[in-house]
Amino acid sequence: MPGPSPLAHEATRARRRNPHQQLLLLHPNPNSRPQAGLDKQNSHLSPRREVAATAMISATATAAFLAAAPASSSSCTTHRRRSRLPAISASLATASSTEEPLLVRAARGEDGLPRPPAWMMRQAGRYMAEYQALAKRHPSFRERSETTDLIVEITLQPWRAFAPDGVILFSDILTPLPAIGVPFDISDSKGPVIQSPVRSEEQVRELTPIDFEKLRFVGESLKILRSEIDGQAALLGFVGAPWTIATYVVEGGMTNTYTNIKSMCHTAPNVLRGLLSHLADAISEYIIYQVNSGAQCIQIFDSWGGQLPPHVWEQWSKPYIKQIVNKIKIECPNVPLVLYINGNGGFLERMTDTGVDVIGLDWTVDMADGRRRLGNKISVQGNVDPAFLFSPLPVLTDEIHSIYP
Ligand SMILES: Cc1c2[nH]c(c1CCC(=O)O)Cc1[nH]c(c(CCC(=O)O)c1C)Cc1[nH]c(c(CCC(=O)O)c1C)Cc1[nH]c(c(C)c1CCC(=O)O)C2
Repeated sequence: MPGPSPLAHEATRARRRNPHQQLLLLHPNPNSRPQAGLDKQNSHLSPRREVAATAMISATATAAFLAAAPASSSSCTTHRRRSRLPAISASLATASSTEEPLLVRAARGEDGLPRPPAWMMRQAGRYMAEYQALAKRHPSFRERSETTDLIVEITLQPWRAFAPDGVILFSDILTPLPAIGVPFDISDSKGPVIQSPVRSEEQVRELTPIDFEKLRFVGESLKILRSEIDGQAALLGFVGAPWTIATYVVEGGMTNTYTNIKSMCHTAPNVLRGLLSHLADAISEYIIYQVNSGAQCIQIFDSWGGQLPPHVWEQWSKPYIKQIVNKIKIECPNVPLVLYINGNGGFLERMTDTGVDVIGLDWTVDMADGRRRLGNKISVQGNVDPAFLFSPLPVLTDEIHSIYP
């Protein structure tokens, strides 16, 4: 069981490799920027949000645990089906009610929004004193992320403290693995550990269809959260992309080199294809399950897609992301999908025809360059360097305004 200091050690280690506690600003299509003439402050980020962004470093707001209540979730099957629409379209704007959260509307590329919505990646967790106190009482990350009451409480902590426009489920991209027959653990020193890495045809054959009985805490938490948030923000679900999940499943945990999985592309391509297809099917079902439980927007993390040369990503990651997106656009056409790759500067143009609604930019890409390269038919999200959260508030404010001039 991880104790607080090993957890902090792991956190530091993970952050060093993967500094993703990032302020994210979901920017609607430039055509839907706030109209000129709006107060400059309000037109970009409300003062409250600027405070929130900085206050996260030392936030100590208290979170009360919330009781379960029935949720009004929108299920995939009850959505009106329609083909994929371009980011800006009259019919889409009409279909999208003003009662829907700002973030969902921005993600769909809706026109005429009052300001860009703001949320933070890795929004819940270690930087919050109240999370640390809870982690002392429940030192296992698996327990914290697989117990409905704890998931709900942790998810709501940053929302209560900062009122971001998005509330992301406290979970992990590896959480669904046991539900497809891949047990895992989170070790203090080694991060995620998969005891029996999947590298053979036989092991791929033994994978099971996703069993939602083993993921009931996810569905229950989303239902409660949707009800608690009550339309005041967007409830975000997330999944790992098949390639990124496969890096853990094949390597057995964290890696700096990706040696086993990268060599499998050439030494055992059929085994890897089988694994990625199985993951793509399971992840598609998992997204639908999250949406049916109340998630209003889904982020797909292909965090380690950027470890591949772009043309190899085209072969080993993108087709499986496309398979997921195609399925979701049929089953849940109203739910916007966000795609994020860590270090995606070399990938932007290649990401657009995955069919997602929003591309997440990290801080290594200039926002204006990113927009130019992506064109106007897709929304962008990003990209304040999390290091600014340790700067004085005016510096952070200036940085935000320089990204959203
Ligand atoms: C350390 C780690 C875990 N799981 C993973 C790691 C990184 C290992 C590596 O570098 O290879 C794998 C992982 N988990 C997640 C991603 C995608 C996001 C990213 O690129 O950072 C990745 C790559 C989603 C997530 N994983 C987590 C979130 C947080 C949800 C939120 O934003 O509130 C997300 C989106 C939470 C998580 N998940 C885990 C911990 C310890 C925590 C944090 C809890 C804490 O803060 O103490 C286990």
